[in-house]
Amino acid sequence: MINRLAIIGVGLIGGSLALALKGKGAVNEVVGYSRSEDARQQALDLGIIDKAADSLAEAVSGADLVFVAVPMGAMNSVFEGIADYLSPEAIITDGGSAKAQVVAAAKQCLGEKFKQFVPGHPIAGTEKSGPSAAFPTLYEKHRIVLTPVSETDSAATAKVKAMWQLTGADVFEMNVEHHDTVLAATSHLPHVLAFNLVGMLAERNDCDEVLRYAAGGFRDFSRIASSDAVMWRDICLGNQDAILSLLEQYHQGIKQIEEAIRNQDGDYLIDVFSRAKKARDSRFADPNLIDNSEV
Ligand SMILES: NC(=O)c1ccc[n+]([C@@H]2O[C@H](COP(=O)([O-])OP(=O)(O)OC[C@H]3O[C@@H](n4cnc5c(N)ncnc54)[C@H](O)[C@@H]3O)[C@@H](O)[C@H]2O)c1
Ligand SMILES: O=C(O)C(=O)CC1(C(=O)O)C=CC(O)C=C1
Repeated sequence: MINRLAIIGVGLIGGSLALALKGKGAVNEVVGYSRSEDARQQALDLGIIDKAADSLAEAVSGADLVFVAVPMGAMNSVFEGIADYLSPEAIITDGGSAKAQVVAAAKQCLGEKFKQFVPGHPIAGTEKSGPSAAFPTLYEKHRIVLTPVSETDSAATAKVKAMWQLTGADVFEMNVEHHDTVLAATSHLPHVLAFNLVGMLAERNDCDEVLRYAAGGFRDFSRIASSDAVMWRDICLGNQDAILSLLEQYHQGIKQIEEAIRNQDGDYLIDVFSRAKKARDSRFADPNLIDNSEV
């Protein structure tokens, strides 16, 4: 049971956690803070938070659990702004999409309290953002990854794990580097590709004509290009090495496909496409598999 939950960044991720925990009766009071006054008011109006704080200090005062869900580039300033106002026993966790940069910021800013910081990442989301995008079932049957480091207090990790389990999520632990490598492949790279493709088409003079004939394939591939630009800028800059290494591999693969098309090398294309189909079909074949709802 959480007595006072502070949500810093009451958007899709922070708002959905608040709604899920409220729905389970797991929290007495939710206090929210977002930099934008509009977001704070919306979160209040939508019943996501019980109280809107006017400052980071006010938001975390007396909170036993603090969830930081701002774009990754804003994490450092949030940690700096809350460090001196946290209760001694407060547990701090976050929802940032890449972990090394967030852990470094928390270590630098939280001092003694760093041991009560449990880095986390809900592998769930949508292309929408802001308080109005939040919904209580977002985390149900989704994975949450916690990346505690050597300094992290195990009791704090257990409490954060229990909190996420209440939302209906499955909680996993992995190390920071592994998390950032894996998520670069399945989340960060696909977003970069989608932004690039849709951005490229948007530049064309005949963009309207081209998009008029877009159907399911384009809609599926391009949905994530509707995601928030600030959030994705911060993820790309914050997980630079893993994303650059994948982009290099991707360039090589595309060059080989380009060569095969130029040379009418159908065997090569069959080989690449059928290996990809097999990998995807087997990954998502089990109807009970977590995350299949999104396929
Ligand atoms: N959107 C997704 O699918 C998704 C999934 C998993 C994790 N995440 C991560 O969760 C975090 C939040 O993403 P979101 O989708 O909820 O974003 P969002 O835009 O919906 O919400 C972010 C909120 O943070 C506030 N904010 C921005 N800068 C701030 C600052 N300096 N101080 C205080 N508040 C500030 C904004 O006003 C907004 O209310 C990001 O770190 C993102 O990488 C997102
Ligand atoms: O479903 C989506 O729209 C998402 O982008 C969610 C998604 C992803 O799957 O890549 C995006 C960012 C995250 O940090 C976690 C999940």
